[in-house]
Amino acid sequence: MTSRFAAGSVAVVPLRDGVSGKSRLAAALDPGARRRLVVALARHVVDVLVADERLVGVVVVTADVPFVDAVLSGAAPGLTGSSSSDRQSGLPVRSRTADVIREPDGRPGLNGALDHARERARRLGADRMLVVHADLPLLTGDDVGAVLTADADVVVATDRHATGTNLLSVPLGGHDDGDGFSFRFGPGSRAAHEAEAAARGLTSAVVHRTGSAADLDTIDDWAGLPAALRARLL
Ligand SMILES: Nc1nc2c(ncn2[C@@H]2O[C@H](COP(=O)(O)OP(=O)(O)OP(=O)(O)O)[C@@H](O)[C@H]2O)c(=O)[nH]1
Ligand SMILES: C[C@H](OP(=O)(O)O)C(=O)O
Repeated sequence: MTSRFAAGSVAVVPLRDGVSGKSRLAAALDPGARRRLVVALARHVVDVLVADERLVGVVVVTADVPFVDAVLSGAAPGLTGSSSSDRQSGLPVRSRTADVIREPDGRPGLNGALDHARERARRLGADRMLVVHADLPLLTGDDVGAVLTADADVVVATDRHATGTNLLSVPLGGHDDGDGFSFRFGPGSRAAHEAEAAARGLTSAVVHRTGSAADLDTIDDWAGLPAALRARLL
């Protein structure tokens, strides 16, 4: 088994862009509200990760770098609520400590964007990569810790249906490791990631926790959040 603590993990957050995410919520939220939601969710997830001293670094991989820069600086267009009130009160907004990189041209999709980010994670000196989706409103540092400390080479934190993958920790291997672990995000990704681990002779473990499982894809997911949290996210 690879050591999970020799050099440490770089967290990678894939964030598509500022306009096309959360399309499955279109019947409940207008485009402006969906954009504010994408911003608030991403800031929450990145805040949790940059506060986590166990991580070697945090990388956001996106098709829209200016949008993500604005998200992380608190200046995202159309953003209301906590960050604008931070600016009005003169309190410092969170400093940018995530490394924002652009995914390759040609719409490589989520798995292709993560392949690209893997190279940055290697250059940051990590020996593991922790993928964390940007739509986890209940994610805490303890959820991240549960994945980082699970006793397996490959660790999957599932969604609420136990079929998807919301966090994934994999060994990076060296440049002699070919393309490395194949990311299999998409329908049935939990089983696909377990199968990929087994095919490579790696052990795997699955983490089920409320904070890592509660992604926000559907209107039912949205309706299931506490009203006060929904109001904060918009
Ligand atoms: N960089 C990058 N991130 C992506 C891409 N597709 C999805 N993501 C991110 O991957 C995570 C999981 O995305 P999904 O829940 O599948 O999709 P979504 O964009 O949030 O929402 P839908 O529009 O409802 O599919 C989110 O953090 C997305 O922003 C992509 O093509 N490139
Ligand atoms: C990418 C996918 O996430 P979802 O689209 O279900 O949030 C998955 O679980 O692999």
